[in-house]
Amino acid sequence: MREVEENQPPYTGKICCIGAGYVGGPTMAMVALKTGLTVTVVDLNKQRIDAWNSDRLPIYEPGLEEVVKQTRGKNLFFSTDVEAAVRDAAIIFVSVNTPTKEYGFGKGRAADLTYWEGAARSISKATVPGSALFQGFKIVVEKSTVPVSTADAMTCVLQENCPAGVHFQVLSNPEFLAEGTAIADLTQPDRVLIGGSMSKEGIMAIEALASVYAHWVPRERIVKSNVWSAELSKLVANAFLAQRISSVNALSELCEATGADIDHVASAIGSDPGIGPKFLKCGPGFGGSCFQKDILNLVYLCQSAGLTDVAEYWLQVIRMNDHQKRRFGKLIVDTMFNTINDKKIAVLGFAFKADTGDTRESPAIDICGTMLNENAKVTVFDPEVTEDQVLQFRDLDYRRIFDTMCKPAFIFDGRNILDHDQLQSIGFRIQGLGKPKTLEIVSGS
Ligand SMILES: NC(=O)c1ccc[n+]([C@@H]2O[C@H](COP(=O)([O-])OP(=O)(O)OC[C@H]3O[C@@H](n4cnc5c(N)ncnc54)[C@H](O)[C@@H]3O)[C@@H](O)[C@H]2O)c1
Ligand SMILES: O=c1ccn([C@@H]2O[C@H](COP(=O)(O)OP(=O)(O)O[C@H]3O[C@H](CO)[C@@H](O)[C@H](O)[C@H]3O)[C@@H](O)[C@H]2O)c(=O)[nH]1
Repeated sequence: MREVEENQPPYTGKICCIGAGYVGGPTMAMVALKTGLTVTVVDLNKQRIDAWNSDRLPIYEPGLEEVVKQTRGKNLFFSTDVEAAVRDAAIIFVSVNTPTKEYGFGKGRAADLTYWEGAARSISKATVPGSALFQGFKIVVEKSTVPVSTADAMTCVLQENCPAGVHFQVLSNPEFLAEGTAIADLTQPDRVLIGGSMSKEGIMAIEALASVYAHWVPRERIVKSNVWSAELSKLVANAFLAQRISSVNALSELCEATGADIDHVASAIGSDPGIGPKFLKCGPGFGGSCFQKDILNLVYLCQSAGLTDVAEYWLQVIRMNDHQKRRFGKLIVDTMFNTINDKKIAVLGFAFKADTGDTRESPAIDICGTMLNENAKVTVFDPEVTEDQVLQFRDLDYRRIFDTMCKPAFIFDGRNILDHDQLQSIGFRIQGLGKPKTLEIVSGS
């Protein structure tokens, strides 16, 4: 590897990315900005491509608009012409969606690889004699989160459908950005993981991709491994993060039962360097398009390998998350005297987390569902997409809100972000998660 590392010139050709979503769009905008290479992002969804080419981008991410404005039309292009972009690029990222399968074998657990295979077949179709190559082969980069050994399957589809003499190297380069902080995460990634074959060609491909990232990522943060380790690491990273949230959420219920305060407990344990402070914020359950899907994928992999106990262990992370979403809904009903029938309830925030307009798997969906089932009148507000609309719920005029509300006036702070003492002094009954119960405070005072 060292020899190739030292002697191979950096990659200077064009780059294509299939899939212009939450990952493909921001990631490629950053590659274009930092490398100056020509990058084309393609998608079958014309509406999405039109939006990328407009003043109103299809996704909201702080800082994204600035990066796109600096590069679009210069060396960053968005197009529906998949074939042309694939033909002209020797490095092709695949960043299509890999949702949980909703039919057949593995229904509800396995990853649905329909879109991924569609992308592989588009690449084969567009790879005609004369297509751009690097050192005699095309490099296909798995950006999507996929089950272990998907790269092998992709190599098979590509190799068996291409003109004789054309070769492919498939790399796994999972993306670790989080929504809402994508631009910051891409600017200074904790690590860039590249997995590939350990053959000479595989190592050359790994080095070519590493040379793209090396334009702005320190070399020591570019981590290389075999392809299966890279694929598995992505699933495991998400499973670990989600496991911490389920652990803290489980303890929030114990705090409510014992009078302890979950924020104090999280802060105390997070000071231990072996634990660390991140991903210890209790809440109404984790949401987003990744955590649940990727853990289910991991569970399915374990089950397929006959590892029932290992599968059960990870499944519990999701069970606890479902429990937290359910119990927050029940807490609301119980606290408001066991009925919310016909009561007007305002929900502040509907996206799965702050600074994003993405509502995929948002816990707000389940919680609003519970309230609607109980016949409450639910009004939802979310600042969503544009930056100038982003409002901090902390700074609302709560005194004015209190004056207009029917009494007793309740607030359920699923994120523990409000100043509970101040709101109580206004007269609110406020219930956070992992905090002493409001009704107990009232009866005890
Ligand atoms: N969203 C995140 O924060 C995040 C972070 C890390 C990894 N991931 C992973 O990255 C992948 C993409 O996630 P996303 O959130 O960007 O998905 P997304 O749904 O926002 O975007 C995927 C895009 O791919 C397009 N597409 C599907 N099949 C295609 C084909 N054959 N040809 C051309 N375009 C095609 C779709 O039209 C869609 O616009 C997933 O595997 C996901 O697990 C997501
Ligand atoms: O302490 C915490 C941290 C997060 N959350 C919730 O967990 C969910 C996921 O949050 P976050 O991880 O910040 O956002 P994602 O965009 O889903 O990012 C995750 O999923 C991505 C897709 O795979 C990975 O790339 C990222 O590393 C991983 O953090 C959200 O509902 C958060 O509110 C908590 O409840 N408590």
